[in-house]
Amino acid sequence: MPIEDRDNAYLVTHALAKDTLSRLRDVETEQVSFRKGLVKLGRICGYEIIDGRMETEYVEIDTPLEETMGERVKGLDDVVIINVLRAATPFVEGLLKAFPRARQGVISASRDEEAGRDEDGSFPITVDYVKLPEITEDDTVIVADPMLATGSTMGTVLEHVIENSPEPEHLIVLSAVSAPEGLLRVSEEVPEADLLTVSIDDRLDDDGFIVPGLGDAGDRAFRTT
Ligand SMILES: O=P(O)(O)OC[C@H]1O[C@H](OP(=O)(O)OP(=O)(O)O)[C@H](O)[C@@H]1O
Ligand SMILES: O=c1cc[nH]c(=O)[nH]1
Ligand SMILES: [Mg+2]
Repeated sequence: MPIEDRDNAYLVTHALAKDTLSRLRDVETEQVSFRKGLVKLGRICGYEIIDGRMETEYVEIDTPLEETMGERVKGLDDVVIINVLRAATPFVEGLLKAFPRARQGVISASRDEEAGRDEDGSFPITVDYVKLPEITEDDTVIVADPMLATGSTMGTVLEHVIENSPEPEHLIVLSAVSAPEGLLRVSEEVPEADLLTVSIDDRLDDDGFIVPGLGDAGDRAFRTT
């Protein structure tokens, strides 16, 4: 479903996505359930991407009984999934259930929270590791990070993705929870990307956390503080 005023931002509206996110938000959801919930949400979002953005084609099939026509999804071999360490790891595990043959990239990018936010509301981002597969014009590239808060991390990650590759067929930024500020920042900085999210929350607090949000996704999934 397109989001008002943003022609490149869309909501994942599957009821199971909303159900799963509600469980993730609950402060009583402990580490194992939280991690499994992120895996489940990644899988559902993957199916939604296939349903909404990928074409199918008719192919001849021999069943054990006779010849018939069947429908196959096109482009499943031309998918690249980029894991933004660290909170995206379980989310990507779920996405891989929908796209088992995806080529994968990893970018370690994190907010320097001690430095605080700049005047424009962004955080300085530290990038420690970048390993991306070759990206081609035929690819559907999904950059996954469950949390899109100020958009500083995603903006930096997308610079790395775009830097050395041709424009792919689809460039999708996938998040579970987004703040309006982050969506706005990324949609302005990278208008060629489609932003897909399960929820747009109310606001950011002074520390740059999404409210109501779900807290620190990385800490909850990895049981760190
Ligand atoms: O939109 P932003 O304001 O940049 O915030 C979002 C980022 O913050 C979190 O990562 P964090 O830096 O906490 O690293 P972690 O995943 O290792 O916990 C989250 O996983 C996003 O990557
Ligand atoms: O609310 C937020 C913001 C950034 N990162 C998180 O994990 N949660
Ligand atoms: Mg974190």
